[in-house]
Amino acid sequence: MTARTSLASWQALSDHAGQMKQAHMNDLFNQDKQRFNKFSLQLPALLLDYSKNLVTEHTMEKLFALARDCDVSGWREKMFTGEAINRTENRAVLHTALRNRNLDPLYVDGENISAQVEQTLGKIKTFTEKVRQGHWLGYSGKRITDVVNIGVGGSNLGPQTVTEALKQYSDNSIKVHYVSNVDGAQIAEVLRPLNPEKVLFIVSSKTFTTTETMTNATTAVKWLVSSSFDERAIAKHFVAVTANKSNAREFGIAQENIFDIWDWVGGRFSLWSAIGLPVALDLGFDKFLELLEGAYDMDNHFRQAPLAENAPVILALLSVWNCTFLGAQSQAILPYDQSLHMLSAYLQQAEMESNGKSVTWNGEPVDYATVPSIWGELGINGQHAFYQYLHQSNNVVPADFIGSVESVTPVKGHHETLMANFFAQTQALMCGVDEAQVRADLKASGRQSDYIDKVAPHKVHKGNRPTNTILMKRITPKTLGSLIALYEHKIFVQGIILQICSFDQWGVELGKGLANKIQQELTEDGLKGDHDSSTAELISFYKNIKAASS
Ligand SMILES: O=P(O)(O)OC[C@H]1O[C@](O)(CO)[C@@H](O)[C@@H]1O
Repeated sequence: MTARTSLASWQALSDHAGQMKQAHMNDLFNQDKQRFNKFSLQLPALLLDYSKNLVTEHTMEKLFALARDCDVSGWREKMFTGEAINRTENRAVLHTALRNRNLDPLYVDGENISAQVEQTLGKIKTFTEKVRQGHWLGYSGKRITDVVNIGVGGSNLGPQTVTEALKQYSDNSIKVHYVSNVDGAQIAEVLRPLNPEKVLFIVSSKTFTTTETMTNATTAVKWLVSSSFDERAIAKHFVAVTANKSNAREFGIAQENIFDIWDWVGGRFSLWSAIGLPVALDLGFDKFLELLEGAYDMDNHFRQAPLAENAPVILALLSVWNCTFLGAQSQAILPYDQSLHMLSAYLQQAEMESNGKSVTWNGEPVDYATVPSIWGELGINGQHAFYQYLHQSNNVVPADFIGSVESVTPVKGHHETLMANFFAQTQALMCGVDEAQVRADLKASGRQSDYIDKVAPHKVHKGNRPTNTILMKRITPKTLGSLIALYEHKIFVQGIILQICSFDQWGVELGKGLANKIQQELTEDGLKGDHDSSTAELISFYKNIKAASS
């Protein structure tokens, strides 16, 4: 038994889960008219309604007891104050310092990192203004019209998600494009319509060693030089965001065009650093700052609110309840706002790369289910694709519904249709409809009894499917910053409860190492690695076809 499962609060929750599996939320709502008031929170940026979960006040008390037993508040303080809570890499975890707008000094290894952050923000501001005002000129003296961000994972998903979400706030003075895939089709398509004289590339890579990013960056250099016929153009068209300055310099990027990030910023939490440069270029520095301010507001809420009124803590505990104790295996993210169409992809990395692990931070195997798989899609599109499964399959998928009261792009009549569906779906998932009601409805609509007997079982919805509702007034840089930070802190608390080191990602290394070796085999004749028969045959099939067609 691991330390967590031997806690009295854990065992109490296990017993309680057995009882709650027999309960139905319809009954809980009927028994308590105050349920919404008891199980919702209103913050400046958003409303969180978690009443449509299979919980009672007892459940929440037991979950808060677990949070106390796991010392969530103590760990939270360790994170904010820069202790090396990334244990396997012996690093502090300080993405919160990137948006700490009170600018208090914070020391890591004797360095005041608040000062470093401010300095880099100042550099982002100056650079952004220079480019946006047309003072940064390309090799032929023309102003920059397009920015191409080259990066993958955390060096892509954060800024691209925000760029997409805040499109309506852009003055379009600069067009921002993203290249993440090493499939050449993507960079070829992005570059095709662009004029090399007017393009600025950002090579975003904390390590500056990621093969996919380096391959794309090298292709971008060749594309530029095939037009400039002079490698000195690189200095005018490439900037880097990295913690590995020497690699960036070696690549040809001028020292003054390198933006710092630090090892205390995890890739998937790096949006708030210079990794957010494309956002600042697109929207202007002030709006980038508003994004940071929104995240800072959520940081303050997370740090100061008691556990029982703390939105990230509550979301994390509900996830642990739904998955670890009630057995759900996946979790859907369902935004009802077109601007959030990349949110589920972003949260997939944030949560699954952080907590998709099966040993505790002491290296012992965990003997309980950890985090769910995260997936999702814009709500309306999902309704016409996979909601059938959400409503009637045997697998319960807890879902987060995320929407806004006002559309940033209002088109008469649309938003009400959108939000009517939003509210209807969480109601339907919770209430369901039983067979007696189905039969009564069919009878009332004039159906014959043989038809009713045949169809009724297919129309039953058991309901009792948990959802959280997150409702913003509208998407702004500030509310978006708060929303993303809400999930970051939720992920942190989940990791603490589940005893997982949320800030490393060893699980991506094995495949990376093998790919490097296989790449050599694919390009060198006669080179054969030591593989299982399936992999060996697949490689040889690939090479044979390639050889025959060349
Ligand atoms: O910024 P880098 O070093 O290129 O890494 C990109 C991504 O690769 C990973 O290391 C693994 O996929 C992510 O954690 C990271 O966000």
